[in-house]
Amino acid sequence: ASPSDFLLPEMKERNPWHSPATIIITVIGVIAVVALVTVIVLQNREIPQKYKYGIVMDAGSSHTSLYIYRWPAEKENNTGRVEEMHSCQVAGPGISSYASAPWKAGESLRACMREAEQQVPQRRHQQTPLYLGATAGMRLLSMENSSAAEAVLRAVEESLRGFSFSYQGSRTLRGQEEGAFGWVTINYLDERLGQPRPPGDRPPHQTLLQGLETTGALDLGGASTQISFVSDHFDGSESPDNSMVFRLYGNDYSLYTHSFLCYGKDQALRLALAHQTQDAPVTLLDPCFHPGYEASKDYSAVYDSPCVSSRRPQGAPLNFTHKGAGNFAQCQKVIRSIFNSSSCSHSRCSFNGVFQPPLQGKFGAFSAYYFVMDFLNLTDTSLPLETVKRELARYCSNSWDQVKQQHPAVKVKYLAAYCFSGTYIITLLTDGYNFSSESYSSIKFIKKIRGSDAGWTLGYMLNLTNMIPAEAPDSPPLPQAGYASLVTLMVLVLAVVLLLLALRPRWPCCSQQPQV
Ligand SMILES: O=P(O)(O)OP(=O)(O)OP(=O)(O)OC[C@H]1O[C@@H](n2cnc3c(O)ncnc32)[C@H](O)[C@@H]1O
Repeated sequence: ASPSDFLLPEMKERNPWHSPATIIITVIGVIAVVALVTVIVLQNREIPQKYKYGIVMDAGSSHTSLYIYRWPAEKENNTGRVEEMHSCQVAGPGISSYASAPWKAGESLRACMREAEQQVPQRRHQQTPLYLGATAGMRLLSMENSSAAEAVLRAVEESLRGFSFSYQGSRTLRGQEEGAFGWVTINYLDERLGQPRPPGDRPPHQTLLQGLETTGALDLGGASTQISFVSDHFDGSESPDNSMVFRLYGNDYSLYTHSFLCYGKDQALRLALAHQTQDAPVTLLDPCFHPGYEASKDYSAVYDSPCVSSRRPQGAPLNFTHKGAGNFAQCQKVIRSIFNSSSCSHSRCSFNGVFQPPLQGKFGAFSAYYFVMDFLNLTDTSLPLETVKRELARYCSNSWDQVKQQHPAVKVKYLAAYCFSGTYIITLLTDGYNFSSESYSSIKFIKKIRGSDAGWTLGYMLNLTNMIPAEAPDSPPLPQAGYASLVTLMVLVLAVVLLLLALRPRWPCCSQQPQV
């Protein structure tokens, strides 16, 4: 027999891969691999997201909209992004139009509320806050007839209480609030408030975005218009009424904001018509309307607003014929006359003696700014201001027949007024707010940001639900950290097991050298 015949059984017995220690280590290794794969699969599988919801109704002067917002249920504490999930346009006019039959205001909201009940999962209804905020239409009604305004809010309240959501109240926002919440909305959606980004959307090693320049907000409604921006030259002392101070995510903001009541585009049109009908004409040739446009207007309807009621001309006939002349330069002249730029008791003003610090940074212009400039194909602010004016002049000079023919699907009440509205926007921005040919390009006409409408409603809800904390959160969220630690631990265990297995043949007990 060869020496190897004697050695083989000995060698087999001493094979390190067959020893109990090796088997135990291998089993631990296999368990670690299985656990690691399970954790990764479980962590990354698509789990149905749980949401919380909030509803805000924007009761504007021209109409009411309902917005449903949602955010991941466990993350409202600073990291879950709130998004608009659904919106509903209430049929009919704004609630302030129901002054003579307030119950109809409540009634008008029901269809959208029923829609909201379908959209929000039923089990969440009772925890879903519902807010209604009214804006300039109700501000005007309060000035005109405060008891009628209260009756409308009561009727609206009664109607909203009848639904299963957690009703939190209906009130008329002050102009400054409307401006400031619009500013919060666009900067929140644009992630410019230094807020932590949701996990997965976060650049590596970054939890906070500090020191970003914020975007100013320009909101053009039907009855009022707001301008809000952060200026290094404004600490509130020169005009405290225009100051809003916030601390958001650990950053302090001193915001300049002003709301011009009566300078929304519908009321501004009344101001322009009032200016042109002071002599009580029977026929008005209006440069802000297309040539060939002709409509009969009641004096009482034009002057039926606190913005113009005191200026109704004595001895005016019942109505007048409103005819278009389609002349941009003349229209601008009329519009300039509704801004008082002659008196300013501050260091600097926008118009009507209102303080305004120097414009600073970029601006987002939304609501009617967007509707109008989008229709006119003029949302591109890299176009020189002169080109924009030339385009407007060309558009205004188009005949009314031609305009109607080119846009058969557009509501006539909007279509008739786009020449006025576009000219008003350009004049408000330049003559009113002092945007120059250069700073015009810092404006972006926007409708939505990341799928959510620009407007005051989201900022209002974030504020009332305390969803924007004053201080930044210190630590990243736990579940992600837990997941990362677990995976790291398992990888470490695996590495140790593999190392032990690799070194196994060198262990004294398992060495293949024949023992002496
Ligand atoms: O903030 P307040 O002043 O109360 O007004 P509102 O809330 O009713 O104002 P919106 O932002 O809803 O609308 C602004 C204006 O734009 C008008 N508008 C809405 N859709 C439009 C469109 O497609 N084209 C032109 N104008 C439009 C609307 O009638 C208003 O006069």
